[in-house]
Amino acid sequence: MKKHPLSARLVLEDGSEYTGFSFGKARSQAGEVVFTTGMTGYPQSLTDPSFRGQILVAAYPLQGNYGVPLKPKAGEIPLDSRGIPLHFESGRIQVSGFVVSEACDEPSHFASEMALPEWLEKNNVPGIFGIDTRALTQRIREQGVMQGKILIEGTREVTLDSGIVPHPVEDVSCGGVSVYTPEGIKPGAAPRIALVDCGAKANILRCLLARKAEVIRVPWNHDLSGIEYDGLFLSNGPGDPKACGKTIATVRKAFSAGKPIFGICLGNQIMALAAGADTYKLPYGHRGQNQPCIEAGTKRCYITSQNHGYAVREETLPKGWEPWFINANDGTVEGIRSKRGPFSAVQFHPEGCPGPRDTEFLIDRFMEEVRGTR
Ligand SMILES: NC(=O)CC[C@H](N)C(=O)O
Repeated sequence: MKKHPLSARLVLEDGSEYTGFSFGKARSQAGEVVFTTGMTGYPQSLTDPSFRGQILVAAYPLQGNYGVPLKPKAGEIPLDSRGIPLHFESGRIQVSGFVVSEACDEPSHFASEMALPEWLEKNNVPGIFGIDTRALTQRIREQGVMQGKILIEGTREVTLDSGIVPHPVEDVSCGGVSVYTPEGIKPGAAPRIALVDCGAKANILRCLLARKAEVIRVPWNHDLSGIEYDGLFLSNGPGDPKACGKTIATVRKAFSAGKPIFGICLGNQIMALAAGADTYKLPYGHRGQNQPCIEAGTKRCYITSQNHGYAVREETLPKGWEPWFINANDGTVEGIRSKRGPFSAVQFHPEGCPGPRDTEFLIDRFMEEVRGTR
């Protein structure tokens, strides 16, 4: 860490303050303060578009110890030949700020090209270290998530509400339609998956392409009537699902087309809203890589990767729908499925990144469904 870091404060909406030091960009910034319990995975978490507008607190004390893998062009997120980010979940750091106990600036890992503080600085993202993030996590668990601000000594003050992003999905969704064709498959031979991008993590694309699907990626508010597809995939994304009225209307229409639909996280909430159920904001959300979910009917428990602040209200699921997974910690709905059509979704992340990929088989299952109904 720099020899003489600037002092910094994290100020929360409830008036509480935590004092630490600046790392990354020395710039004051506000946002919704949320915590993750993940011990690793900061390159993927910080670039997850679902964190747009949020200041992320790492409950686990040490961050940055394995550096940042930015080959081949250090500083910028490398892309593969199709333009999909390598090692990261989008082309930029998405969080508004990063709150840690200790930020390692001498990483040790064969793939590390840059230290975490330098990466944040180059991307204009402020961090604060020296915070008791476990005490802070307990406070958020008691008070619920709050707006907060990182204030860095000697920089311009910001107000708490300056961190609110009016429509975060609009911010992170793709700008237009693009088609990704799997390697070694003749055009037209692969099943076509329309991916509604509300802020899709890159690993969703990688997972679909690895299963030899052709992916037509469309913006969150795109009208699907001009697109021929065999299966519809609803991505993750930031903010309140009720702000995605256009996507909800698209999905409602797609139910009557009868093609398989699968959703992840925001996609699960959007599917529920399209079915007529309700969603609500959880007091402090689920963020981390160790969330246990029990599958209805099997009693099998999976350890899942999660990052969400909203959930589907179980009792509002209409006739013909049922909860598919339940969170073993707090009993909230972690997935839904239709009894009448090939429509299902999960609140957790089967694509991991970061985290366990024990449930990646759900993407295989969806592709089997698509191939079976083609
Ligand atoms: N990862 C996600 O898709 C998050 C969904 C939604 N924005 C939530 O916080 O619940």
